Amino acid sequence: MQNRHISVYSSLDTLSQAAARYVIQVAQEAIVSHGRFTFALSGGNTPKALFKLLAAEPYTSQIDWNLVDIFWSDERCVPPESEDSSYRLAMDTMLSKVPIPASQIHRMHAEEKDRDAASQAYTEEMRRVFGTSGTPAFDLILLGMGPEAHTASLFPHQPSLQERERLVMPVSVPKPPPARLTLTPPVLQAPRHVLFLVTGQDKAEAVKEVIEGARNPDEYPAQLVQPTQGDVTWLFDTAAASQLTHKA
Ligand SMILES: O=C(O)[C@H](O)[C@@H](O)[C@H](O)[C@H](O)COP(=O)(O)O
Repeated sequence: MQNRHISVYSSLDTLSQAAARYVIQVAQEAIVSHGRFTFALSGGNTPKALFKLLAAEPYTSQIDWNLVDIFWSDERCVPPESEDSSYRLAMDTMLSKVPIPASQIHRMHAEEKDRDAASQAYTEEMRRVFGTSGTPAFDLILLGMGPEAHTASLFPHQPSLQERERLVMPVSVPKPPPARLTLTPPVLQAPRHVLFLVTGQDKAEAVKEVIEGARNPDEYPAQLVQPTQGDVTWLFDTAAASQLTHKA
């Protein structure tokens, strides 16, 4: 795949610093090219270190936060103050510490009872900010991957993998907490850039299959993330990359 880049780091710290430099580069290019930076965040533990770096020098002042719009690639159906909330994680580690206007933080209201309505509301919020009636093309979508190759809240063999109409949908997944809202494949195939952060030995086999195995997104959902017009950058730690034959 021509538009795929892979780098391997010896620690979460060096990986996160490379990720911070990459986010800044994409943000600056987006702002020069069209005046805004639209950035969808992932949940999970791996991006915490990146978020902390982006909220501190020498990184934070390299982004014009007035021109940034933050979204999420998925969210757990819990209140925003819950320890399980991906919104809360990003707020605590990054967004509460940087000068971004509150109106540019677009969280998924996944705690609402009517999850179809919450999904539709998020679709409309994305379309409003992007000024489109179609599929928004994010400047950057940050993603993680699980040991069975799930990404966002798209899990193996689930109907969400086949979704082509909706942009956001409710799902029930095997990783707790089970109820989630997630962006769907059309949105994950539309961005300019995708950045995957993947660490840990438990993911090594999935990494090998997703990167070097035959195409089988029903088994390995992360393979669905192949933007038609964009590129995908994978940052691994040594353990996650340990089964790859070609490490770059
Ligand atoms: O659970 C979530 O909120 C994310 O949707 C999920 O896709 C996550 O990014 C991966 O499971 C990796 O998680 P870790 O970074 O914790 O390994």
